[in-house]
This record gives sequence, C-alpha cells and structure tokens, in this order.
Amino acid sequence: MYDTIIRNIGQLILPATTEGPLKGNAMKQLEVKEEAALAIADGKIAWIGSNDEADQLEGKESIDAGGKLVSPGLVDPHTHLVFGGSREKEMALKQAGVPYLEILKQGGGILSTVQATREATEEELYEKARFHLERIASYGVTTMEAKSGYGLDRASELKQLRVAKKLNDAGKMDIVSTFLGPHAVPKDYDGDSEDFLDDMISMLDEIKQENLADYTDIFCETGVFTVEQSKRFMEASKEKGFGVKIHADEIDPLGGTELAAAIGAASADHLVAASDQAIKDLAESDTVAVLLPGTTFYLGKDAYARGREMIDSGVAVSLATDFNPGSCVTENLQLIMSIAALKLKMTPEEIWNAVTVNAAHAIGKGEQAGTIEVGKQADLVIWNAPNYHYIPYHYGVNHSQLVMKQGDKLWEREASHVF
Ligand SMILES: N=CN[C@@H](CCC(=O)O)C(=O)O
Ligand SMILES: [Zn+2]
Repeated sequence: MYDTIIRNIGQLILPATTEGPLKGNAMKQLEVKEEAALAIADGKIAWIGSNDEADQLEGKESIDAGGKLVSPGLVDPHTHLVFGGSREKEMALKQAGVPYLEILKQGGGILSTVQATREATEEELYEKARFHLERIASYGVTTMEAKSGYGLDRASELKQLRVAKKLNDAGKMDIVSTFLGPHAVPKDYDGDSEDFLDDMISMLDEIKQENLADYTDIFCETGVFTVEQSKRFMEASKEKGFGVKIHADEIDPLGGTELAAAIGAASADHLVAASDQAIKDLAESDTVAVLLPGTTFYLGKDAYARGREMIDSGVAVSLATDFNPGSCVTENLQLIMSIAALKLKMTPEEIWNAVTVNAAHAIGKGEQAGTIEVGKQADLVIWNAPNYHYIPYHYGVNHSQLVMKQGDKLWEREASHVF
C-alpha cells in the first residue's frame, strides 16, 4: 500500500540520464512520459509507470492530475532570502540613470539593506523570510539556496545564517545556506577591504562548527572585492571544508569566472560580462554557471549573460531568481524561465534542466533533488498546464497547481483553471 498515487499525468518530466550536472547537448534532453502515473511512499518516489498499470496499485490517497504536466520540484540555487527592509525608493534613482555600483558607493543599495538587517531582530527576520519563502514555494520551488551578506558584521551575519537554518529545520523547504560575508565593505571599515576580508575569514571556523553554512560566496566586482581577494577568501573557505561560490563578472569582466573554474567552485553566478576564455574554462570544469537573467532585466540592462553560447560551448548552465531587495525583487522562478527563453535564447528542454537537475547540482543536492526517480525525495509539482512548453510560454503568472515536498502538500491552488 502506497501513501499517495498520482494518476492521469499528461506529461511527466523524467531525467534522460541519471548523471548531472548536464552540459551542452545533454541539456537538450528531457525524457517526457505521457499518460503516466507515480506512487509515493515514506516521502520518496516509490514507483513510476503508465496510467494503465497504476490501476493495480493501492494508495491511501489518490490524486488525479487531470492530464496535466508533472515535473520535479524546482530548485532555486541563488537567493538572498533573509534581509530587513526594502528599497523601493531606489527605483527612481535607477530610472534617472544612476548606476547600480554608484548607488552602492554612495552608501545605498546593499549597504542600506545592511542597516535594516542589523536593526531587525532574529524573529523579525525569520517572519519576513518565511513570508518570502512561502511565495517562492508557491511558484513550484521545493529546494533553494539562501545567502547571508546583509549583516557584514559577526553578530548580524550569524543572525541571518541562523534564520536560514531555522527555516530549513521547519522542514517545508530544503534550504542550502551560503555565507556571503564579503558582499560589500561596510562603512565602519572606511574602505579597508583587506581588513574587512580578514574579519570575514576569521568567522569561518565558528560557522563551520555551528554548521550554519555549506558554501561561502564573495562579490567579485569593481569597487567591491578584487579577483585576488576573492581567491584568498575562496582558498581559506575551501581549507575549512566549505564549497565555494562567487558573484562573478556581473558588471565588469574582472575574471571571477576564470577563477571559479580554476579553483573548482560549485558555481559561478551572474556572468553577464564573462569573457570567451571564461566560457571555455567553465566548459572544461565541473563548475555550474548560475545565470540570473531576472537581475539583468530588473537593472534595465540590454546585454544578458551569453547563455546560448555557454550551452553550445559545453557549459553546465543553471538558472535562479537571485531574489533580493535590490537587483531582482521577485520570488517567481517561472518568470525567470520565460526571460531565459526570450533573452538567453534557451530552449524549453534546456530551461527545465537548468531549474531542476543542474540547479540541484549547483548547490550540492543532486543526489536527493532535481529529478523524479525511484528512491529520490517526492518533491514535485502538478502544473495547471498541458505540457512543459507551456510554462516559459505563458509568462508572468503562477502556473503551479499543487506543490509537494517529500510527499506532503506544500502549496495548493484553490481551484484548477482552464489553460
Ligand atoms: N550583486 C550582488 N549582490 C546581489 C544584489 C544585492 C542587492 O542589491 O541587495 C545580486 O546578486 O544581485
Ligand atoms: Zn546574488
């Protein structure tokens, strides 16, 4: 007797291969099973077969998918989930042409969120992050990453990391936590980025001991941290047993992407200005390129990361929201899928692989999330859509009908709609 049987699935997205992350041509492959069914037991996928075969199965609960699309739960591998305040007033500045890095230089941007985050209590941050997390889940996400980086001092960084851990322990979403201490140089350091970096490095032992993060991250950018500083921080993190990530080549082509590939980073993120050499290096490495086209869109830029070229060159590409209060204020990963189709020229198959299997690998969750396979967590979405092409096609709305996390209902739409 199974716990739940999902019957009458119009299209079931299965992996074309059990390996990952998928690179280049492998990103074009999706195994789509029509007229399918699946069974769940103990929070895991226990059986996958045809709808006819499922007639012989017994389950405590039976769900009729109504001929619709069922996919793995989406994975969002780059978010800044935990923060205080909001920055709606920056929008007018951006419209007036003030560049993102100039706002930061003047003490706004990331630094204004730092102030609000420092002022908020742990409970306030928890409630706010939980609100955003529920919205993220409603869009079909069952596993995500969350970065610190708005505390920029010991106590406030630990406060952010503890909030992410508590949210993970609450069990509704798997949250991979990343320590992004070197996100900006706070005003208290008077521009002394080396001194600040030393202080962030000195936190690594404590974070490890308290098991507050799996990865570290650094913002490698003009006026923030150099490639040399990024290398120093990443090497120190690796030595302490962390996986490493980097915000690389978002605005200026400094070479953070080449560094990520050379150092064996789990992911290099943004990559809007990544060089030809960076793309070659990534293709030859195990580093996943996490592209954030929602950020390029929200910052009003014309040039997007060269996703098409990256895939054609053999890079493992993933997509994320970059949800944060400044450069990409949306919890909607489905919207990012549409922007990836329109601006990165990615195909529907590539997009699905980018927000499932490759995203899971970018945050070290490839073994348990990102694909529907017997033995893996029963994290899945029943979509109010007839096929997998439909989600990036019909943009800006929420197509989730039922989001399941380890076999439990995480979010459900009240009524099903006609396409
Ligand atoms: N670019 C650096 N960090 C974030 C933005 C943070 C912010 O503006 O608050 C990003 O990934 O886009
Ligand atoms: Zn980011």
